Amino acid sequence: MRRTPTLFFAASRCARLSCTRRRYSEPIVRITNGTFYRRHPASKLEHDAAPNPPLFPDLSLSLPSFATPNQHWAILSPSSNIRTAFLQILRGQLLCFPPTARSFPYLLTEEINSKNPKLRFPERAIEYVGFDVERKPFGGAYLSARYESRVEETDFTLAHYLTGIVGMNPGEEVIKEKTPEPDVMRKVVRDLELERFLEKPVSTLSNGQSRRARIGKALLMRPEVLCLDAPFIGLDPFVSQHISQVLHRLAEANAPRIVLSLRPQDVIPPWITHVVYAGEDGKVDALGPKEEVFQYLKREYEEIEISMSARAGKGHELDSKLVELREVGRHLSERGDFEAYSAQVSKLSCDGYEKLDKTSPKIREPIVEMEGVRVKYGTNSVLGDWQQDVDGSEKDGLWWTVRRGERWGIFGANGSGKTTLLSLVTSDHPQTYSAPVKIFQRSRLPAPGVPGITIFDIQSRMGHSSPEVHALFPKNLSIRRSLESTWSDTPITKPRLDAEASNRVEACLKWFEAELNPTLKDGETSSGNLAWASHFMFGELSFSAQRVLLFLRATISNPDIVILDEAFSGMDDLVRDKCLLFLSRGESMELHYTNAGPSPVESSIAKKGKVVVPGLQEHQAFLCVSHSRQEVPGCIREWVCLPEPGIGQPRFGRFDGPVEFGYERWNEIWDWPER
Ligand SMILES: Nc1ncnc2c1ncn2[C@@H]1O[C@H](COP(=O)(O)OP(=O)(O)OP(=O)(O)O)[C@@H](O)[C@H]1O
Repeated sequence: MRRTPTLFFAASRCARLSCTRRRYSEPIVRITNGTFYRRHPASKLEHDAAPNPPLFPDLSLSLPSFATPNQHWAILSPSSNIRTAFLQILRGQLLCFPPTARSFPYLLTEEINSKNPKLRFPERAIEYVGFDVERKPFGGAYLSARYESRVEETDFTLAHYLTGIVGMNPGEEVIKEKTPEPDVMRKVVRDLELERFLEKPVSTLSNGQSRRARIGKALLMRPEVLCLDAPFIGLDPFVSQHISQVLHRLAEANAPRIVLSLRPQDVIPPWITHVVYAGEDGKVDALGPKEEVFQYLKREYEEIEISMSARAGKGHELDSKLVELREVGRHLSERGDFEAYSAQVSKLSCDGYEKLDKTSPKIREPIVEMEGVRVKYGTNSVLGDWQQDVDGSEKDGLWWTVRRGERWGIFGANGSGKTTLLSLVTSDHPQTYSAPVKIFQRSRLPAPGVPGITIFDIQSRMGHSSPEVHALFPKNLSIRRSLESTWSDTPITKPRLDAEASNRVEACLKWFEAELNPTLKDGETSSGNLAWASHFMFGELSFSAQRVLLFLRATISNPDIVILDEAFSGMDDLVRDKCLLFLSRGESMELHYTNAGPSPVESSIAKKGKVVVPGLQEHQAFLCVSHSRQEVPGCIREWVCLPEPGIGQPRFGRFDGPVEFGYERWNEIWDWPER
């Protein structure tokens, strides 16, 4: 904030510098001093309407259609809303002021007209693939549907999905228009390693597989530019690297040009040449060749660190812009994008665990027991196709026990069966009836003298958030009702609330008002009135806020088992850290961003002895799936890494502290050499 005017100058100069150095034809997108809005700035605001701040004020940017050498752009921002807005702006969305500030000169050339006249329209020539809609196009009317081995005749396969021919009785013309050339189809499918899944119904694809499918579908539209919004979220490290190489090849051939949006914690692909850095306030702080933007971020980061050490020990709180720049700098320097002086090293993880955790929680009776589990669809084995060493002897299938008090991380490549494994715990998987699985020491089917356990019994004792739950969660429940649905059998049935439950709901709404209330402006504090929570619907919230709500719904009642499957993916950085701390400490601690780094401290509510929602308790077991080191809660101690089907057996391990500190623990999971 303090440096905006000069930076804008620097930013536009950056862009100009890079332009004059390169030789290229008409830009594909040109923006000259444009400012953008979601709604018309003169439109009258209702008192409960979401704020409508100017976005990227006075932005000047030119994306060349051809350049020598090639330019490959990415937007880097800690805010998912800002990243998405930027990509949308590139394809002509959002209102531009003045309207003439944005143009698409290359799309109006004869070259494009003769190639395909439809490409003259930016929204057709510039495709966008966002992953916030995640599993929606992949169907499934209810959670278990994904795990059924026989699917409806009408379920369309990946091959259908890729071509877009998904109607019941497509006419010949539709088929002709949509069928891609066989060579193009073969190449896209091979590049994205989708061959094996072509005849599978899309509803059965894993999250990583469905992401690749969405990228493939967009490529088959043969756009001039493909904007990929945070494409590496949810991809395992190996697939991320592979996809990045594929994207590089495409971008080098300008077929299509690729623009990425990246979170600060994402590995920035080495082939990206130009970066736009925009803060959460929607202002571009720097833009231009990657090295110049990194130099700028490094300078900012070091300046903050130096001024911190000068004030060391005084416990100053940082303003939000500095917190943001510091976190971004920390990610980049930690990952080796630049080397920077760092004054402080945090002693605690952001959720309050020491690097070497010496506490020894009480571990009690087993509550999940799997003794030789194997899941197959037809002849395809997706989990447990191995022999495992169990107490010194080799046994078939997955043997795994989770006890009360344990905190498990479940890792593995995309498609290795993590979600399938969890669906056996939640009992959403139809094979839970036949598999050797006991939940709360009981099987699903009755045995002589022992009744089976019902799905309602099981699910009332569990909290579960996952991309699958997100996709099926009703969008027309109010924020308050969404939280209250923790206490009902299904999200749409009436919750059974007692005073304790209502207090917990209110406490969470107050604690997370900044993240959940769409009318609260940046920096504003709560008025204490929670009417907004009954007014706004789940579907009206941003993707990140929806994830927060589902995370709270899974944890708020301190159920016997909490399952978070990629629950933090898609949350903005600072929001994720707040949720991680809440998971372990509830209302008893809050995160302060001081000169000693992010530091969890006792909250004012705890000081008054008024904590209503505590963090994870000893009676609870916790299971978590994540592909990103930053999203692994600090409490995780036990871990399992599942192999890809047909490749070996799972590896098990135990941490002596949070994964957040250093890469050694993370590398151990993936069996990578030290780096
Ligand atoms: N109903 C089904 N029929 C056939 N195959 C299925 C079905 N459901 C899942 N699969 C396959 O089982 C494998 C494991 O899927 P799962 O979703 O458990 O993987 P995952 O480890 O959670 O992957 P990701 O990290 O991508 O989310 C995948 O190859 C998936 O395509």
